[in-house]
Amino acid sequence: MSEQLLEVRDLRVVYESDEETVHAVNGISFSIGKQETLGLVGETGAGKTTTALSILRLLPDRIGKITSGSITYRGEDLLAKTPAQMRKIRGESIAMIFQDPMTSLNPVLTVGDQILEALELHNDEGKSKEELDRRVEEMLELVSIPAVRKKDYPHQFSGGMKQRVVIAMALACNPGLLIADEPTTALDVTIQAQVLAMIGELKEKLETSMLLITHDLGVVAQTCDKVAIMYAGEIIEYGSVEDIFGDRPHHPYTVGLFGSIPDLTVDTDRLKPIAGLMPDPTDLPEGCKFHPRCPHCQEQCKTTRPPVIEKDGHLIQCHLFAKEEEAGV
Ligand SMILES: Nc1ncnc2c1ncn2[C@@H]1O[C@H](COP(=O)(O)OP(=O)(O)OP(=O)(O)O)[C@@H](O)[C@H]1O
Ligand code: NI
Repeated sequence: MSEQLLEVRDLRVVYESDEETVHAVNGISFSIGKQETLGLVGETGAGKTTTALSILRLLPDRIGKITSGSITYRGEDLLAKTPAQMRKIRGESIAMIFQDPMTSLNPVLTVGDQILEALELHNDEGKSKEELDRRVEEMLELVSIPAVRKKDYPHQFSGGMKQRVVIAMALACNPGLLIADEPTTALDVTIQAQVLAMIGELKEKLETSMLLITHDLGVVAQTCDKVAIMYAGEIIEYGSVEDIFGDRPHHPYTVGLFGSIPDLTVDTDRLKPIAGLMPDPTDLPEGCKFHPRCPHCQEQCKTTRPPVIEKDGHLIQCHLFAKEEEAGV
């Protein structure tokens, strides 16, 4: 078995208030290998961000709860860590880039001081101020920002440059895993490609693994090794980019998502809308959660959660495929 960096097993997460319980993540399992990029795709509300926040233990206090499952990073149980241990892990081992760069940037500090702060917080080797300063300049140059601009404030940068500063901050401590949640959605279309290309290059250079959350199938095809398709808090299909974009059979939801199955050589569109709505996460349907929208829905789909069927590492959670397997297709 290849060594996995991150392993998530049967994770379940709810948001609980006095009025209602939102079932945001409903038993998902996946792993990310060293230097691998996993794309997490799905419509709004599928539970992608909740998954990311669970790994970092950043779910909202009191409301967000992990109700079962396990998350291990380099073999260590993240759910057993104290808040102080988690802060260390977030600074040194697992970094996150959010959609809006201003979530991560402090408007009253120069960008140089912010990168320096990230470095100082985890300066276990006791590097000198000069060494840290050099590292700040190095990080800025790594994201193609001239080192002299370390004295500038976030508002003096364009959106794309701000996100590059955030990338520099996230990578400053050389994390093993980078979680990027829609890292380019807030940017101009022309800048999006540049920023993504930069993330891809840096991740190769620094040998970082990545969990990339996106709505954009074109981005997935270009950036990811593996893809997990999420629907109503479940991973309904998982495989290599070739599995997902190739002309193998797919989950009916994936088929809907792609409109028609595109191939890797053709420019892919953003997700196509599927008829019907995502189910209410406070009152999820029995059986397959996609059944109310599925063109192939049968009786058992309404009552029984489908098994996960695997073919050469390509996983599909659907009764259609279970039937095929029984019939020996
Ligand atoms: N703080 C919260 N309190 C209650 N419900 C929440 C909270 N945060 C998210 N949810 C709900 O949990 C479900 C999953 O949300 P999540 O943000 O994980 O989805 P997502 O796949 O990241 O969507 P998007 O593509 O819009 O970012 C949704 O139904 C959402 O409304
Ligand atoms: Ni999200």
